[in-house]
Amino acid sequence: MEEGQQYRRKTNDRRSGEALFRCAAIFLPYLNPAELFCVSSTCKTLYQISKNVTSRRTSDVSRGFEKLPVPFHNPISGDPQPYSYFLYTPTQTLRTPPDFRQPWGSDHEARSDPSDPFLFRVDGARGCESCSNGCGGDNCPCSNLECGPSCTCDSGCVNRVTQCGVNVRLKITKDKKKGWGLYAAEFIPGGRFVCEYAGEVLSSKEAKERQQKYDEVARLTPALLVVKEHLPFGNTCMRMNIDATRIGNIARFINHSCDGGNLHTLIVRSSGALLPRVCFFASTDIEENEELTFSYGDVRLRPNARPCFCAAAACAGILPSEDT
Ligand SMILES: C[S@@+](CC[C@H](N)C(=O)[O-])C[C@H]1O[C@@H](n2cnc3c(N)ncnc32)[C@H](O)[C@@H]1O
Repeated sequence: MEEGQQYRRKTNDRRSGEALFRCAAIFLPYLNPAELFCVSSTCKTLYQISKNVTSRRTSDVSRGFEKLPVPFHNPISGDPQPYSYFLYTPTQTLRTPPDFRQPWGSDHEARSDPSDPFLFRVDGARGCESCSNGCGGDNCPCSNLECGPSCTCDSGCVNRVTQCGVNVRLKITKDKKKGWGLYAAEFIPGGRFVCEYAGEVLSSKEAKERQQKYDEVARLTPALLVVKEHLPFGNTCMRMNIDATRIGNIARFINHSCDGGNLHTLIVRSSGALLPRVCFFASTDIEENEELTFSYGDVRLRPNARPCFCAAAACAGILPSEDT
């Protein structure tokens, strides 16, 4: 081969190599950890790009969906897992198709626009209009609710406490026995809104089927929450099934505590929104580095119950499981 041809071939090879690596930076963030590992073992450059993807994933579980980054921290020596993989939604979502993918770990992930927290609206509903003494007050039609999609006030309204995403510094830390957990990365005063429980909203039939599947696969860490509201005489009048196992937000990392923990759960309704949302508030002052926990419910004796390691004085020894 003459010298000129050789030179052209080398130049072409270099250009196609560069193009491949540019594409790799775009498609690697779509891969799950096992796929990323396979690709990274093929050559040094792909290894380097994968390493960058992993370090960006570790720096923010929320992928830029929340205003504040929520980093992973794994203090367990010898444990190679730097982060936990799932798809992120900051609010309630419908069932996602099994092949749905989302990029995580690219360098242009910052999202500034707050997500719309309302999945369905009530057609023709009327909320508040220009409340003279501010929204949420005695004369506001939303005094027992949060303002919502049928109100004229904007996202800065004081009566939309739970609709602007995570506003406190948090982190996800791994514990040898309980796995990943949500921790305060700053002092959180009692009463402060912490986060919504976001995930796929399911019918009770779907929730039951998924729970059965999760019970059968011991290595899974399911995050299916069932919240029921009761009438004064005991009957269930409302039930929300939210599954954050495959797609969810930071609340999917909140571990159980038999003493009720330091979070309380509130069902929040908004004017003009069809579905209520499940939200967590600090039930007491929470110190920096303290784990955030709540009670998953009443303990039922059942086969294959998972052990509880909450360390509360009144620990029942096994985790509650939802009787779906
Ligand atoms: C909603 S997830 C919480 C996050 C989970 N630790 C993880 O690593 O993804 C629920 C699962 O966490 C674990 N878990 C939660 N609270 C626990 C506790 N008090 N003791 C032991 N395991 C716990 C159980 O495996 C449970 O099925």
